[in-house]
Amino acid sequence: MGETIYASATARGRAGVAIIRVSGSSAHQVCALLCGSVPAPRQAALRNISWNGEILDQSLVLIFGEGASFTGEDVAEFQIHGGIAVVSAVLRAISETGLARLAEPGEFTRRAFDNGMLDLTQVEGLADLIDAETEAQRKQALRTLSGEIGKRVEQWRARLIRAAALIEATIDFADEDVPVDVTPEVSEILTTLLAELEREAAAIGAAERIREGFEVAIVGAPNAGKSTLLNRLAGREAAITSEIAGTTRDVIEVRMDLAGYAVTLLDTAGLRQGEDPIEREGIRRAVARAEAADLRIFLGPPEGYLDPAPGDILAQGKADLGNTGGLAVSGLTGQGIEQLLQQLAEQLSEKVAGAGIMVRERHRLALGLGIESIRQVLLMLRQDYLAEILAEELRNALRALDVLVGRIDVDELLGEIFSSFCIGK
Ligand SMILES: Nc1nc2c(c(=O)[nH]1)N(C=O)[C@@H](CNc1ccc(C(=O)N[C@@H](CCC(=O)O)C(=O)O)cc1)CN2
Ligand SMILES: Nc1nc2c(ncn2[C@@H]2O[C@H](COP(=O)(O)OP(=O)(O)OP(=O)(O)O)[C@@H](O)[C@H]2O)c(=O)[nH]1
Repeated sequence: MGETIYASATARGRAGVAIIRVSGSSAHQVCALLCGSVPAPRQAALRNISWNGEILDQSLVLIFGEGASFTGEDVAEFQIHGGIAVVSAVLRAISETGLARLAEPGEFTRRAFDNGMLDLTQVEGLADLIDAETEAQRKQALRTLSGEIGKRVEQWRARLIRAAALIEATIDFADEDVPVDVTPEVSEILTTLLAELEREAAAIGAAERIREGFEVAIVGAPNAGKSTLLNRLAGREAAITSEIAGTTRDVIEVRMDLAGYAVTLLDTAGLRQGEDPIEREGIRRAVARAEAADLRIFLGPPEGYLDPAPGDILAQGKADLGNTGGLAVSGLTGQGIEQLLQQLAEQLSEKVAGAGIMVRERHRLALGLGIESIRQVLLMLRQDYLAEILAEELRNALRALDVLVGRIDVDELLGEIFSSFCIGK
């Protein structure tokens, strides 16, 4: 255990309860100095926190022992009243013990990683869980945090090691008279493994959409009621609406929770052959953003600017005025909005149906390197390459998996991941 660190684990500001965490070899001693004694591990105990002869607060105290805490170190937690002055006083007292220093952002989690309590993908899952704003994000992050990726990688690793061992054996016994041909078995192992890695890599896209959110663009002619619909869906006046055709020029974005999915709804300029150069630029942007979006809601006929893709929703606006072709909606009265939301939710869940356990670009890159190496090995196997060269390439595949779970080459990554954490995490 290195230096002992402390920080408030709860956000700054007035609250019912705040939690202050202390982790490291002096954590229990800090507790003894502040509370007079150290409660039994994992049993909440009510204690007065005193410093310089003065009671600072009444606190629930929780003690964890080395190897059996979030960080893997000795931990003391003080669950105190969440007043700003209370938190400041207790933090100051801990600092004045001279036994601990304030933690840096993500430092508790960094220690959990360094002590083998979490692998790198679990650390990412933890970051995702703290950032989760929707149900789908929460569920996915919790799965990542549970260590699912690490378990899968462990299985893959074992098979790569088996293949490598077979190949290494031919190097060691190269002088023997009856060489055993390991090619069929190695080839079998790697072909199956390759297919699994490729399937996993292909399933990252959908998981990424859950993590980062979908873009859904509302498109249609000027005055079709796009901005009014956006405001209705968002539940607030995010976009300016008016009877003047061509009101929306820039793309307006509203982030919302749609059936548990994170969605950025885009309001775009009405599509028409305009004279005004600013409006024309708006239309160019509208088409580009709508094409790049994950899904489009067409309000009225597409009119040739943009072709609906499979799954896109074709609706008619201003349903209250008797516009009833297809899915009739009215942003003004709310008519048809339930059905529209229903269709949107169905489309989005269809898009995430194949989501895998890997969830981000870093996973895709690491997996890609592993896939590339295994493909190379399979090619070389067919061309009777030297066993030494095969073994070297297999090590590259292993290394890619090790990078994925953070077993090696992680310093830069760690810096990047942990700096995004808040203090106290
Ligand atoms: N008060 C408090 N609540 C919290 C946390 C915390 O640190 N403190 N957490 C912090 O993120 C989360 C809970 N996560 C935790 C993860 C592991 C261990 C832990 O002690 N692990 C040991 C023992 C496991 C066991 O007994 O089952 C281990 O993994 O060896 C504790 C909390 C959410 N709630
Ligand atoms: N009756 C009725 N009027 C609507 C409805 N939706 C919008 N309007 C009106 O139609 C006009 C245009 O609405 P907007 O929402 O600004 O239309 P838009 O498609 O965003 O228009 P542009 O920004 O020009 O592309 C406004 O006067 C709205 O009040 C609706 O569902 N029913």
